[in-house]
Amino acid sequence: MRPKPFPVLVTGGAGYIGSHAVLALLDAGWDVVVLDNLTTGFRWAVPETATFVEGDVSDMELVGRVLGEHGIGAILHFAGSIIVPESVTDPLKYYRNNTAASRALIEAAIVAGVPHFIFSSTAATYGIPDEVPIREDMPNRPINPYGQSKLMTEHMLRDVAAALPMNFCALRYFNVAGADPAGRSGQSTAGATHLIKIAVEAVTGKRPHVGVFGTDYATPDGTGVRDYIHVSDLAEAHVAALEWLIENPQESRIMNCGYGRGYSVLEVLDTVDRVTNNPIVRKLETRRAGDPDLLVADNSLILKTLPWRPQRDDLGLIVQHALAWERKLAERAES
Ligand SMILES: NC(=O)c1ccc[n+]([C@@H]2O[C@H](COP(=O)([O-])OP(=O)(O)OC[C@H]3O[C@@H](n4cnc5c(N)ncnc54)[C@H](O)[C@@H]3O)[C@@H](O)[C@H]2O)c1
Ligand SMILES: O=c1ccn([C@@H]2O[C@H](COP(=O)(O)OP(=O)(O)O[C@H]3O[C@H](CO)[C@H](O)[C@H](O)[C@H]3O)[C@@H](O)[C@H]2O)c(=O)[nH]1
Repeated sequence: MRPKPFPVLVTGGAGYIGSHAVLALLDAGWDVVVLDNLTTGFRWAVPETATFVEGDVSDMELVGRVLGEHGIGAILHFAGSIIVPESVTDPLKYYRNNTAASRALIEAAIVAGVPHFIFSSTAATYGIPDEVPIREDMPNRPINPYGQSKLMTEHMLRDVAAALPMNFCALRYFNVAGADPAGRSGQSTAGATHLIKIAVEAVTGKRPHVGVFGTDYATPDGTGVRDYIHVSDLAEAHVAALEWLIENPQESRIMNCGYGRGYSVLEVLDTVDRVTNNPIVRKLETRRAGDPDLLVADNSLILKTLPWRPQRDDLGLIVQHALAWERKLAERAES
């Protein structure tokens, strides 16, 4: 393993995706400092080999101190609020914790002279696309404050990178699912809203059934279609993006992260049933507000830009790993 030029700061590293990124970075030999305020994350999700700082990304004094004391050379910014319906009812929370907090973090990074920044963006920046698969140059028309709050951060990064010595990658995640194949981390969030997490909770008996939100979408079986990406593949994409930013200091990129293939809600539930050989109870329900019919990534830009190649492009494997983690959580809750 080549020696790394500097330690990196991972904000939100005690959360679902951030904790997998921390594992991928440590596995690749990076020194990692995690900054997390533990609102939805867990202290135990941060490995002992990473440094943990409890605090808020909007606390510029704290962030400045952490960046300076550790000689941080890149920030991977996962911290944020992520619940779309909540962003509709409490938009200011999203503009505060996603947009304003990111602004503070970016300013602290500029003041400290941190040259590289990776941002967790989302397919929600596209809104309802005119066509799929979705390319990065297609229009951004977010239909909720969550997507808007993330798009505004992308715009700040674009403008900062044009004017100041920082380059960035904004990675637009499609639907993230699964868990670390070695069982070191997984999605632990209470009150999860994501389909695969809910389905595996139904398998372990935490929920009596899974609601199918709408059967009249313009998709082959009438249920919503999404592009599910394994969280460990996504984590590895961040490591590759970090190396690319260092090698290409004059360049920045906004890139989709998905496999380029969609599965309907019913196909996901069929896969869960196949993995367990024991059908979960499905309840056909009405549409959830604000859900697009079809979201599938065109991933050609990330495949062209980075040496990254997905290793776990298999819905059955994603479900298996999510389920293994869910069983671990269930055992932990019992003991
Ligand atoms: N989960 C998905 O499917 C998905 C899809 C697209 C984009 N994203 C983005 O990925 C990132 C991580 O999402 P996740 O699913 O891991 O969510 P998560 O809630 O598990 O993780 C977020 C982490 O950030 C921390 N945090 C929140 N606000 C903070 C603040 N102001 N200061 C410090 N720490 C703070 C939380 O405690 C938590 O550990 C988010 O930015 C989210 O918008 C997630
Ligand atoms: O209990 C459920 C939960 C979800 N769904 C359906 O399953 C699909 C996937 O829904 P998720 O809630 O798992 O994910 P979303 O596509 O709504 O959103 C996710 O991906 C987005 C980007 O595509 C954003 O980044 C967002 O943060 C993240 O939650 C949708 O058709 C939804 O209607 C159900 O039928 N039942």
